[in-house]
Amino acid sequence: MSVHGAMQEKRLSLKNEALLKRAGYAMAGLRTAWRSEKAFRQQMLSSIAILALTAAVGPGAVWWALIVMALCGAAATELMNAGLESLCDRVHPEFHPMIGAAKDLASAAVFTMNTGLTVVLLLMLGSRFL
Ligand SMILES: Nc1ncnc2c1ncn2[C@@H]1O[C@H](COP(=O)(O)OP(=O)(O)OP(=O)(O)O)[C@@H](O)[C@H]1O
Repeated sequence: MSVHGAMQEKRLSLKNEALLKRAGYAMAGLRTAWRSEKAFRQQMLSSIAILALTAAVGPGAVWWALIVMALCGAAATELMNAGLESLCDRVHPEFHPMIGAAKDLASAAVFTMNTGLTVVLLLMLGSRFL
């Protein structure tokens, strides 16, 4: 193998290693959220219920894609909200209006994503039954 080829192979293996490491951090984040965040556990349980409802309704692939994207978006926003809350509580545990505003903004992001999810769900049900 040429030097160039060997270098490329090494770069690829380092990249894969980094990918595995990042996946490991992500799994650790999911475990932390499941253990310490009631809202995340509720989100996961309601996601399972929504997936079961979608399977029962049996919509087309596009509806499935919309539902799965909305569920992932809602879960991801909940995770970001939990991360921001724990950062705020660690860095600035005392009361401060800007900490309050930061937490309120993160809560608003969760609310917005959940509203989008509800709309997609209602439209999917409406398209099937109305
Ligand atoms: N340090 C603070 N300074 C100012 N306002 C705060 C502070 N901590 C919390 N708040 C206010 O209280 C609200 C709720 O904050 P809290 O940290 O209890 O979040 P939560 O959504 O109830 O999450 P959890 O139940 O996971 O702790 C915030 O959105 C904010 O308005």
